[in-house]
Amino acid sequence: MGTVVEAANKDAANGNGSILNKNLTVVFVLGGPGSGKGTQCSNIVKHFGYTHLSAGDLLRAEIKSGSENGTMIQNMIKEGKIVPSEVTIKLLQRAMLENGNDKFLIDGFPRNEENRAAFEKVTGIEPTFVLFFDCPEEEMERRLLGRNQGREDDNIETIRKRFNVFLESSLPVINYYDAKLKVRKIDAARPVEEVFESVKAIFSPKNEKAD
Ligand SMILES: Nc1ncnc2c1ncn2[C@@H]1O[C@H](COP(=O)(O)OP(=O)(O)OP(=O)(O)O)[C@@H](O)[C@H]1O
Ligand SMILES: Nc1ccn([C@H]2C[C@H](O)[C@@H](COP(=O)(O)O)O2)c(=O)n1
Ligand SMILES: [Mg+2]
Repeated sequence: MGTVVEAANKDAANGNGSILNKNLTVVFVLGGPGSGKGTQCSNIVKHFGYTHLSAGDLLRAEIKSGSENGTMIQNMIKEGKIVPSEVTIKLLQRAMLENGNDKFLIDGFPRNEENRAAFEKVTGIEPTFVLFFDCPEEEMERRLLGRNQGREDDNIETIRKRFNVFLESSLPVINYYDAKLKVRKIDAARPVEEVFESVKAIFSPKNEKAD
């Protein structure tokens, strides 16, 4: 594997395009495992016309596609570890290019400092803001154990590893953006509808679609 930048340049040279120089609005959606990122992103899409890209969903789709990286990704997800940025950024870039929208919710990314720095270097994109769903571990654990979507990482052993990775690697990224006044923190321990009321207040009401 080369560097992330080499991979992006190779893609562009192969005619796979680049998201460099496109005028995109990007909101990073962060929070611990089970904090409700995916649930709230679905609501935001319906009301505000964003495209939702979940890094975890893209990685799971890559496993299913039979890609050469599939086994490596599967093993890392089972261990709650973060997949190398080169792989995840390539998937995100491809999805953004294929989609054609100019407003993206990027859910579960950047998950560590390597993700953050590499994405900025490859795409030149700084998020407009960062939505942070703040939720206590006991509540997140309860939600994950009750999710029932057949995810291989929704077992107590992997959940504990994911919590540790969140504290050690993902929180520093949130702190990085907080220092730049980009973090919009939401109390995610409340019922879905109440959380969404707070989310709505953050996204400009004038952009809301009529029902
Ligand atoms: N505010 C809420 N109150 C109660 N349950 C919730 C709430 N938000 C989401 N859930 C439920 O909790 C589970 C996890 O939610 P979701 O998949 O949105 O979390 P996530 O942050 O995307 O998790 P992951 O990082 O593992 O992908 C789901 O079963 C969802 O229905
Ligand atoms: N930037 C990312 C995002 C996700 N992953 C891997 C590791 C996570 O535990 C798993 C599931 O993600 P989720 O659906 O909970 O957001 O996917 C990663 O390596 N890098
Ligand atoms: Mg999710």
